[in-house]
Amino acid sequence: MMVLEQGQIQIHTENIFPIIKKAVYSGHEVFLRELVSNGVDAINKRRMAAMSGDYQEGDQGKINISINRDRQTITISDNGIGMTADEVKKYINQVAFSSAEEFLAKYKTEKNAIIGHFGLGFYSSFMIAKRVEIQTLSAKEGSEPVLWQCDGSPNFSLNAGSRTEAGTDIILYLMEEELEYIEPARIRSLISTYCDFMPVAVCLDHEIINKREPLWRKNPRDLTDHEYVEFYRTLYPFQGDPLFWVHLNTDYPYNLQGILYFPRISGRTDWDSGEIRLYCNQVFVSDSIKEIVPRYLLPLKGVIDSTDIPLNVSRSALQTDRRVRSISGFLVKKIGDQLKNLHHTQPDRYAEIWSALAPFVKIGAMEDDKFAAQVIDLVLFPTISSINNDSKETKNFTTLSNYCTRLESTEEKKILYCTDEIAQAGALSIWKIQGKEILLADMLIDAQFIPWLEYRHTDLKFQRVDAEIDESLQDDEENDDSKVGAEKDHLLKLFKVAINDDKVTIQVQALKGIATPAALILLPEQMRRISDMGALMEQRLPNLPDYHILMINRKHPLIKTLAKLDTEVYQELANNICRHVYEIARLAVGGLESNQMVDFQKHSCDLIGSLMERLS
Ligand SMILES: Nc1ncnc2c1ncn2[C@@H]1O[C@H](COP(=O)(O)OP(=O)(O)OP(=O)(O)O)[C@@H](O)[C@H]1O
Repeated sequence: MMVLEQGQIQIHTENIFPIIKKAVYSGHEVFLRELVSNGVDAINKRRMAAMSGDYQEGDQGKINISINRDRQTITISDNGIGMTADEVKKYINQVAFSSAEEFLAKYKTEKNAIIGHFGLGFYSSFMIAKRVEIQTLSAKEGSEPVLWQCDGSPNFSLNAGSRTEAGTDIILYLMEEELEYIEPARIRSLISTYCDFMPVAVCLDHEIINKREPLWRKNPRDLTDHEYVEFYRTLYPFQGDPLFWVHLNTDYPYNLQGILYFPRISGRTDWDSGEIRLYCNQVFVSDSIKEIVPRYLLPLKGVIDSTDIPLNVSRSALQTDRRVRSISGFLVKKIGDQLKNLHHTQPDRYAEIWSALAPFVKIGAMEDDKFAAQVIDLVLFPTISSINNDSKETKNFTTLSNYCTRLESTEEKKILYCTDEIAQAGALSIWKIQGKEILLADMLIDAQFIPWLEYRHTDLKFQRVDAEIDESLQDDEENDDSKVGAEKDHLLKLFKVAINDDKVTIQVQALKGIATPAALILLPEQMRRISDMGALMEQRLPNLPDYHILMINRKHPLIKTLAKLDTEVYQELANNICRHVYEIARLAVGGLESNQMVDFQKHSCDLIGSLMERLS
C-alpha cells in the first residue's frame, strides 16, 4: 500500500492519549455522542456544500453504527461530506487535536465539573479504543479515499483508503476493559439517550433507533395540547400530567428553543433535583443542569435546546457566564408571562392549579425582584368570606389587590388572615359573624410570605384573626364600665386566682354575636411572629407562646352564671370552672402539651363528677 504520510501529531505539552484514557475515566460513553454529532455535522456540511455545486449531492443523511464481535470493533459511518487527505491532516491532526488538548487542560483542573464532556470531539474515541482508523472519501468531485490510522501513541499514518462512496467511517478497536460497548443493547440504549431527537437517522446495523420527533422544533401554532402532554409523558413517564407549559423559541440575542413544563408537584417532589434536559442542536447533553435556571425554577421539567450555552466550561463558570444569566432571565420572564396569560384567559383553571403553583411562585417572588414584579398580582389566596344569606360559607380565591378594593375606604387597610382554620376557629367565627372577609394563608411558606408582603406594602397591616379583638367585635353596651365594671373586676380576679400565671394576661369583654365562645386565646401579632420565627429557626412547629391573652366573653351563658355564683360558698368550684374554661380555650388552639392533656382530662371528669354529685 502506498503510504501518503507518516508523522507525529504535534504535541504541545505532553502526550494526551494516556490522559484521555485515564483522567477522563468517568462517562466514557459520551464518545458515541461526540462521533455521531460529527457525523450529523458532516451530513449538514455536505448538504450545504452540494448547493454550491462543487460537491456531489448525497442520499438522505444517515449514520450507521455496526459492531464486529470478532474484531472487537465498533464502526460509526456517515454519508456526509468526508475529508480529503489535506483535510484529515488539518482537521484531525491539528484542529481536533488542539481542541482535545484544550479540553483536557480545562479538564485537569475542573475534573467532572465539565458538562457532559462536550468538546472533546473526535479524540474522545481514545477513551475506549486502543486503535482508531478513519476511512473517508470527500464528496468533492475527483477526491481519493483516505485511511488515517493511530494506535493511541502520538504517531499516525495516512494511506490510500478503501471507501467508494463519499462519507466517513470511524473504526474503533476497543480496549479490553471497554468491551461493554460491543453489546448491541448497550449501544442501543446510548443512541436512545443521546441521539433520540437528532435530525438524522441513527441506525444500529441499519435498523433506525432514533425515531422521536423534537416537538420543540415545531411551530407552537401547529401543536395541540394533546401533543404537548404526550411529549411530556414520553420524557417523564408515570409522573402525572403537567399543569402548564411554555414553548420557547428565540433567535436573538441567543439561539434557544425548548418546552418547559410545570409538573404536578407532590410531597415527594425533590425541589433541588433539576430535571430540565439540555440539548445542543437536538443532541442530548445533560439532564441535571441546575445552573441555567434560578433555584426556584428547578421543579420545572422539559427541554432546552441551545447552541449558546457554553458546554466545555465548569459548572461554576456557567453560573457566572453573562449569556447564561441572560438566558436564565429570559426563562423567568417566559414563565411569568405564561402564568399571567393563564390567570387572565383561564381563571378557573388557574385557581384550580393554584395550590400546586403557590409555593414556587411565592418562593420565586421572595427571591427574585424581577419575577416578583411579574407575579405579585397573580398570587391568589383562598378567602373565607362572610356567612351568606342562605347561611352557607363560601370559599373563593382573591388577589391581594382585589381584596383591598373590597375594604371600606374609610377603614384602615387591615388584611385579616388565618393560618389554621381549626386552631383559629374561635376567633375566625367572631370575624365571620361580622361579615369580614378573611384570607387563608395556611401554607408553610406563608409564615415568610406574609411578612414579605407587609414589607412591600407599607400601607397595609396584616393581622391574624386571633391577634386581637378590636372594638368592632365588642358589644359596646355590654362593655360599659360604669354599668358592668364591678362584674368585670370580679371575673378578672376569679380567673387570675385560678390560673395563677403572670405570663397570661386576662381580659374580660362582651363579644358581639350569639355563638361566640366563652373564652379565646389571643396572640398579639408581633409577639406571635417573634415566637413563630424562633420555632422556624429551631426547625420545629410553633407552639403556644407562654405569654398570651385569655379573653373571657362576658356574654356567654357560662360566664354569666359564673359571675353570679356565690364564690364565698363555692370558692373551689369557681376555681375549677375558671381553670376548665382556660384549658378548653388552650385545647381549641392546639395549645395543650401531652402531660397537660392528661391533666385536662382528669380536671374535666372531676368537675363534671362534682357537679353531678350536687344533683343527686
Ligand atoms: N465524520 C466526519 N466527517 C467529516 N469531517 C469530520 C468528521 N469527524 C470529524 N471531522 C472533522 O474534524 C474536525 C474536528 O472534529 P472534533 O470532533 O474533534 O471537533 P469539532 O467537531 O470541530 O468540535 P466539537 O466536537 O468540540 O464540537 C471537525 O470540525 C471536522 O472538520
